[in-house]
Amino acid sequence: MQSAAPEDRNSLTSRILPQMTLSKGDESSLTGPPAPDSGSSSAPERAVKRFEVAGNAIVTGGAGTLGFAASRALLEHGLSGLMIFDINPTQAQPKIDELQKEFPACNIKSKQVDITDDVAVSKAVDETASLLGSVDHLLCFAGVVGCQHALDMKSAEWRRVLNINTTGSFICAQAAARQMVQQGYGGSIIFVASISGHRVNFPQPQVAYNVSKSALLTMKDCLAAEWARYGIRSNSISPGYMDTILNEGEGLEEGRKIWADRNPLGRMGTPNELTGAVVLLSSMQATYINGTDIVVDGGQILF
Ligand SMILES: NC(=O)c1ccc[n+]([C@@H]2O[C@H](COP(=O)([O-])OP(=O)(O)OC[C@H]3O[C@@H](n4cnc5c(N)ncnc54)[C@H](O)[C@@H]3O)[C@@H](O)[C@H]2O)c1
Ligand SMILES: OC[C@@H](O)C(O)[C@H](O)CO
Repeated sequence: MQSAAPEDRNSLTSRILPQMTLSKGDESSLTGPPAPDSGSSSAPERAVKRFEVAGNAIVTGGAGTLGFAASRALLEHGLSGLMIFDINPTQAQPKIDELQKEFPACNIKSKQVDITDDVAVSKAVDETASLLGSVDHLLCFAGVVGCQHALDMKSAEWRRVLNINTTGSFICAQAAARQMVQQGYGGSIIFVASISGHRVNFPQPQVAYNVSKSALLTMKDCLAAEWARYGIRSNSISPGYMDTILNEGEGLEEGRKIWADRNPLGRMGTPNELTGAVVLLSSMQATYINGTDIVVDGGQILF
């Protein structure tokens, strides 16, 4: 059987999504936020510029370790405006204030938002668009971990983890994508999955967490296929064991040693070692990267 021509696929999608259909020809303008002006710069300067990050970003969980490191990296690479959504932004307010001093030309804001509350998220995305001028990037770092044996786990714990990690990320992606569709030139969404979405953790039992993260990998695929026609790219990053507070809890001391021993590089990762993937996926170098997961784990899942 012959596969459908691209035009046929587009018209099929148009019938399925009638209210969000773009007229023919509009697709050419869906290139994401405006590219940095390369002007008359030299070839090496132009190469660096291609890794610049244009526009404004929402980073959920940006008060946490990895989300904050990612926010700083985006600012270092030219981001104009940053909005952090976190259920507890005050924990990082002094660091956020420092960022504003370091990047005075950027508009840096934070908001207390529970990503599982769809009404609050939608309102916060609208407010962000008004404050910053647009929403061009969404990075979904907000998440929680839970280590419980499956036989003992209460259904409330299962729901808590999936509600925040999976449903919360979808709620944010949907609200940001609606804004991006309205803006008309696309954008970038990055889900923060985990190697736990690819492989079962050892030694800690984490069924709810692992399921929540593997669901994000499938969500990223579905949205990459569904929203590409609006110029919205959906990708994910799967960190391995990074040295953050998330991995310092009770009972994880033994784990930390085992994880390092089982890693080809012999250690956990640092928060800044995740930022290369964040910058790449958010930059103009990634305009054809859609539906991809980048594993940043020092090779942990090879063994
Ligand atoms: N640290 C690691 O080794 C590792 C590995 C793989 C994946 N990850 C993922 O990376 C992300 C960030 O991890 P981290 O180590 O920086 O953890 P972290 O605990 O430092 O940061 C998580 C942030 O999410 C926020 N948050 C939690 N629930 C929220 C909610 N309902 N609404 C809004 N914000 C909420 C927290 O307040 C916190 O600031 C998580 O999704 C985590 O699962 C981490
Ligand atoms: O797989 C690594 C992470 O997802 C996570 O940090 C860990 O499993 C938490 O214990």
